[in-house]
Amino acid sequence: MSPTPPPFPASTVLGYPRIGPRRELKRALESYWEGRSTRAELERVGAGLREATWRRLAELSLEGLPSNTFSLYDQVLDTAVLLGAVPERYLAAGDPYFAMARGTEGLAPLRMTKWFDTNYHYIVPEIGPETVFKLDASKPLAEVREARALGYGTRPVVLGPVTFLLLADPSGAALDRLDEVLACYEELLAALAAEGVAWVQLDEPALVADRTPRELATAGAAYDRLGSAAARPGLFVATYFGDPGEALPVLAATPVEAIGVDLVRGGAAALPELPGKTVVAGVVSGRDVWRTPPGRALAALAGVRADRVTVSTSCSLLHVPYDVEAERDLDPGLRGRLAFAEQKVAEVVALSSALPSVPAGEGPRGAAVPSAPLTAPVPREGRSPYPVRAAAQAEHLRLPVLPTTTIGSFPQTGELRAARAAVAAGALEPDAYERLVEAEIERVIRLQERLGLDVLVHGEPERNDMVQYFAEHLDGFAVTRNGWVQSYGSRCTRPPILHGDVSRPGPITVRWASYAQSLTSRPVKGMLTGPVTIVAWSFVRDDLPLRDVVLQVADAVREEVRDLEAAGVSIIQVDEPALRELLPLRRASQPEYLEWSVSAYRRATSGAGDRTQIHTHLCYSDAGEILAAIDGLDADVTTIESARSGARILGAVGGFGRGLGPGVYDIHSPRVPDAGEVEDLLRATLRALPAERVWVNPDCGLKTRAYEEVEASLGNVVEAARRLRAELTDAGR
Ligand SMILES: Nc1nc2c(c(=O)[nH]1)N[C@@H](CNc1ccc(C(=O)N[C@@H](CCC(=O)N[C@@H](CCC(=O)N[C@@H](CCC(=O)O)C(=O)O)C(=O)O)C(=O)O)cc1)CN2
Ligand code: MET
Ligand SMILES: [Zn+2]
Repeated sequence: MSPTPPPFPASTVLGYPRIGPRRELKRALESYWEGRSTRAELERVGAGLREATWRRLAELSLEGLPSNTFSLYDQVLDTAVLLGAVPERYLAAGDPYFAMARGTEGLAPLRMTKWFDTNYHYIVPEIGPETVFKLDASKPLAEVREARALGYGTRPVVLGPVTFLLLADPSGAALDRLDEVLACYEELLAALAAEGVAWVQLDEPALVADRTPRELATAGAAYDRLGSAAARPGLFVATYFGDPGEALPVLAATPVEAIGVDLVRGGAAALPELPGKTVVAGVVSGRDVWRTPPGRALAALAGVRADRVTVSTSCSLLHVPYDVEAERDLDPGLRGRLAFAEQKVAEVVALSSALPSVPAGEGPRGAAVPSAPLTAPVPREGRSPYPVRAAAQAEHLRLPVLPTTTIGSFPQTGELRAARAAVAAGALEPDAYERLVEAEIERVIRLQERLGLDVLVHGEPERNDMVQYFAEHLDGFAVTRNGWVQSYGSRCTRPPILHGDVSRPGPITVRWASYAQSLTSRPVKGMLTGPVTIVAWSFVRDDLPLRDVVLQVADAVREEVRDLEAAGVSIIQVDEPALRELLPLRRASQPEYLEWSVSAYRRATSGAGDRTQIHTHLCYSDAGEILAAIDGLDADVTTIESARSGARILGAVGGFGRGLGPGVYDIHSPRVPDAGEVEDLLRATLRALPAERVWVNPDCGLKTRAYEEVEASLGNVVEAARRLRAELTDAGR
C-alpha cells in the first residue's frame, strides 16, 4: 500500500450490532451448541448477517463500511485467536473457540468480565510464559474478501495491541509481551495491504482510562513501530468511552493517519489541534438511544481542528438495538425521540453532508450533562448499628450456623418464556399465566425444602429479566419488544428506556413473595434489584444528572422494601451487580460516584427495621476494586462471586464485620461441583472469616442453568455445609 492512504471516508461507524435484527445469531448458536445443527450452518447464518449489515449500511449511504466487527462470540476472543493466544488445553477440544468461550466436558472456560463500563462481557485472554504469539489472519481477511465479493470495500476493525494486552492483564504486566504481539500486527497489516485494504481500524479504548507514563510511552512506541511498517493500510486508531486526555498527544506524535475521539463522553475538554491527521469525530452516541441534537453535534464537529474530519459514532453501535421502526407499540411521542443503530447511521450520514457548511470555530463539545450539586437529601438512617440489628435478626430468624441460601433466580423454563410471549400476543389469559407462575413458585419452594436449604427464594419465575421486570412496573420507563442488545455470547437483554420521572404506582413483588412465604415455614427472602443496577442496565434520560435519576429509583425501591416488610417478609435482598460497572474509568471521578451510588443504596434499604435482614449481591470477581463502597452499603449479608477466583477475595472482604457469602458454586458453567470441592472452598472461607458470619451460597442466580444441574449442585452445597456445621458444633461442645 502507498505510504499515503486515500482520504478517510467522510462518514462511518465504529462497529455494528451482530446478534441479528431478530436474534438470528442467538438461535443459530444455541442450535449448534445443542447439536441440532452443524458448524457450517452456523457459519452460513453469520455470513447472511454480515451481508445484510453491509447492504443496509450502504443503502443508508454510509461511506466507510467496517468489517470484522462480526463475531460468533466475542471480539476480544477473536483477537486472542488472531494472535495465536489459544491455551494449549483447548486445542484438543472438538471446537476450541467455543471451548474457550463456554467450557466443555472437564474443561472450564476462560474468564469473562465486563467490557469497560458497559453491560457487554468479553472473554479475558490468557497469556502465560508458554504463550507463543502467531498470526492467524484468516477471519479479517475472509471478511474483507466476502464484502468485496458483494461489491463493498471495507475497513477491518481489530482490537489494538495495547488494549489487548491490558485486557489480558489489567496490571499492565502483559505489556512486556508487546514486541511479540506487534510482530503479529505488522504481519497483519502487510496481509491486509496485500489484499488491497485502504484503512484498518485499531480499537484502543484502554487509552481513555488513567494510564501510567510507562503505559503511554509504550502506546506511543507501539504506534511508531506500526506506523513505520513498510507495507500497510492507513492506520486509524479509535479511542472511545471517554476523554483520551494525555493519550491524544501521544498518538498524535506517531505516524497514524487517523484518530478516533468520543466527543459524546469525552467531556468538555478542548481537543488539541491535530495537524496532519484525520479526526474521526464520534458525535453520535453509541451508548444511548436518543436522537442526536444536530446543533450539539455540529458544534462539536466545528471544534475539531485537524486536516480532515470524519463524522462517526462515539463507539461501536454494538450497545444499541437495531431499529426503532420495529417498535410499533412504543408511544409515538417517545419513539420520535429515539434512534437505534439504523437511525444513528442515518444521523451520521446527515451530519456528514451538513459538515462543509459548518462555520469553523469553537463550540461547546460533547453531551455531558452539566453537573449540579447533590441536592436530594438522603433520609436519616432508620437502622441501628450492625450489632444491634444482628442480635434482633438472630433472635427473630433463628438460623443455623453456616446458613445455606441461593441468589434468587431458579431456571427459567421454556414453558414460562413461551407463556409470557403468549400473553403478549393475546393468546393466553393473564390469569392462566399467573397460575403457571404460582405453580413454578411452589415447585421451587418444594425443591428447596427437599434439598434442605435454610433461607428460601421464590425463584423469580415471573421475571423476564431482573431489570426489565421492574421497569415494566414503574412509571417513567418504557420497554421494547425487540430492542435486544448482546450481553455475552448468545445472551441478550432489552434495556428499558428510562425517559421520565420514576415512581412506583403500586407494590411489584409483594404478591409473589407473600405467596411463596405462605407455602413454607422457612424464611423466604424477598428479591429486589437495586437502584444503581436498574439504571445501569437501562437507557437513561440525559437531561438530569445520573445520580438524581438513581435517587428517584432508590425511592421506588425503598417503598417496595417497606411493603415487603409490612407483608411479613423478614429477609430482603437488594441486588447491586452493576455497582462496579458504573465506576468511572478515570480515578478522579470515582469518589463522587461511589459516594452517591452508596447513598442511593442506603436510601433504598434504610427504611427496613432492625429485625429485617438486608442482603445484597454482587457477582463479579473484580469487586475487590470497590471494597470500601461495598462495605458502605451496610447490608447485613453480602453475597459475592468467588468460586472461580478462590480465596483471593476473602482476605479483602474479611474486614467487613457483617455476614458474607462468598460463592461456592460457579453458576456460569454447566459443571456440577461435588460436595468435597465445595467443602474445600468452605474450609478456605472459614480460615479467613469467623464462622458466625459465613453464608453458604452459589456465585449468582440460577436462571441460565437447567434444573438437573441445579438440583445436583445445590444438593452438594447443602451436604458440604452440613458436614462443616457438624464439625463446628462438635468443636463447640
Ligand atoms: N439486564 C441484565 N443484565 C445482566 C444480567 C441480567 O440478568 N440482566 N446478568 C449478567 C449477565 N448478563 C445476562 C444477560 C442476559 C441473560 C439472559 O438470560 N437473557 C435471556 C433473555 C431474557 C429475557 O428477556 N427473556 C424474556 C424473553 C424470552 C424470549 O426469548 N422469548 C421468545 C419467545 C418465548 C419462547 O418461545 O421461548 C422470543 O421473544 O422470541 C422472557 O423470559 O420473557 C436470553 O438471552 O435468552 C443472562 C445474563 C450481567 N448483566
Ligand atoms: C446478575 S445478578 C442476579 C441476581 C438475581 N437475584 C438472580 O438470582 O438472578
Ligand atoms: Zn449475580
